[in-house]
Amino acid sequence: MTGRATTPAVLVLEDGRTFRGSAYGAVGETFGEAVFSTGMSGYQETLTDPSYHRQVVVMTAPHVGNTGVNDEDPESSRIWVSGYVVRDPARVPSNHRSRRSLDDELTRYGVVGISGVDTRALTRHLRERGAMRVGIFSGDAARADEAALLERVRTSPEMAGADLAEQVSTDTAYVVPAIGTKRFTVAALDLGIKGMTPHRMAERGIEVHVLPATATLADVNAVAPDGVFFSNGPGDPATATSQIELLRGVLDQGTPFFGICFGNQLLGRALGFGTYKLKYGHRGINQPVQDRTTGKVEVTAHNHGFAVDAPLDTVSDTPYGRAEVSHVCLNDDVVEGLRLLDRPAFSVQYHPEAAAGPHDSAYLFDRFVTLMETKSA
Ligand SMILES: NC(=O)CC[C@H](N)C(=O)O
Repeated sequence: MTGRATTPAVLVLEDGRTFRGSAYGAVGETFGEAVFSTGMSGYQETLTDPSYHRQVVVMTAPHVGNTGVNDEDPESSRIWVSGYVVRDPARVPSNHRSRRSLDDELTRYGVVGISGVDTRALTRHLRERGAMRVGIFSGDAARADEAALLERVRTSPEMAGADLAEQVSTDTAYVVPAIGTKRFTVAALDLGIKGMTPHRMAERGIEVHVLPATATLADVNAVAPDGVFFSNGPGDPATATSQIELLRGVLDQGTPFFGICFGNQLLGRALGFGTYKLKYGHRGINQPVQDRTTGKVEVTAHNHGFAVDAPLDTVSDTPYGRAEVSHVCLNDDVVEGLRLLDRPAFSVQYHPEAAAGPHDSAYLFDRFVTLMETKSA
C-alpha cells in the first residue's frame, strides 16, 4: 500500500454526481471528458494512445496495474490520458517484463488518477447519461467545497469542437524503415499515430514517412508515395479542415489511401458525409465488426467517440465517385469503415494495428498493399 492510497480524492461529473476514493498517480487536479474502456488488458497501450489526449479514462476491469509497466508496450513516448479512474489497483506488480509500478508511472507523467471508485456504477452512469466532462481532485484539492468543484468542471473545455491533433503530432518528419525488402513508400500523416501502425506497415515491406499534422500536399508528394495513410487521433473530426483539404488533394490525384479511426472520419468528411458524437463511444478490445465485403465478423479494438454519418445500405455518390459503408459494428450499427468504388481509397474506424487487441483485422494492411500494387479500387 503506497502513501497515496491514504490521500483522499474525489471525482466530480458535470451532472453533479460524485465518487470519492483515494489518490492514484499524481496528486492534484485534472479535467477532461469521462469515457470508459472495457479492455481487460492492455492498459499501457491505452494510456499511451495519443487519441486519449484530454480524456479521463475509466477502466471497467476491476484490477489494474497487476503486470506493472514495461518498456516494450507503450504506443508513444508518454502517457496521454488526462486522468485515470480505477477500482482496485495492484499493490505489488508482478511480471517478468515489469520495470516499475503503474502508480509511479502515472506520477512520473503528472497524470492525476483516482482509485477505490465503483467503476461499474460510474460506467453505467456514463452509459445512461452519455460521456461528459469530469474533474478529479486529490490531496488538498479534494477538500474544497463540492459546489465549487462542480462549477470548475462545468467551465472546463468540451470534447465536441476540440481541435487536438496538432497538439499530439510529431514536430518533425521521420522515417520508419521497411523490414526486409522495401516494396512501397507511404506518407503517413501523424494525427496522433500509435507506434504499432507504422510497424505493421514496415512488416509488409513499406517504408513509412511519418509527417506532421500540418503537412501540405507538396510535403506528401515530396516523398513520392505509393500510398497515403491518415492515422488515429484525438478531438472532433469536424475541426480538421486543413487535413480534410489535404485528403481531397490526395483523392483528386488518385494516390491509394488508407485511414484508421480519425483517418476514417476525415475520409468521411472529405467525401461529404457528416460526423457526429456518439452517446458514449466505443473503447475496448472485443467489439464485433462485420466486413460487408466478405461477410466475415471480426473481433476488434476500438477507441472512438465520434462516428461517420453515412447510409448503411445504399451506395452514395460523392465528388470522388461511388462510396459505400464497408464495415459496421454489430453492437449498434455504427459505421466502422468506408470504401470508394471508383478510386483506390478505404478506411476503418477501429484499430487493425491491434495494440492492444485481437489480430483479426490485420488483413486490412494487406488490402492497403494490394491497393498500392494495383492502384485501383
Ligand atoms: N482513436 C481515434 O482516432 C479517435 C478519433 C476521434 N478523436 C474520436 O474520438 O472518435
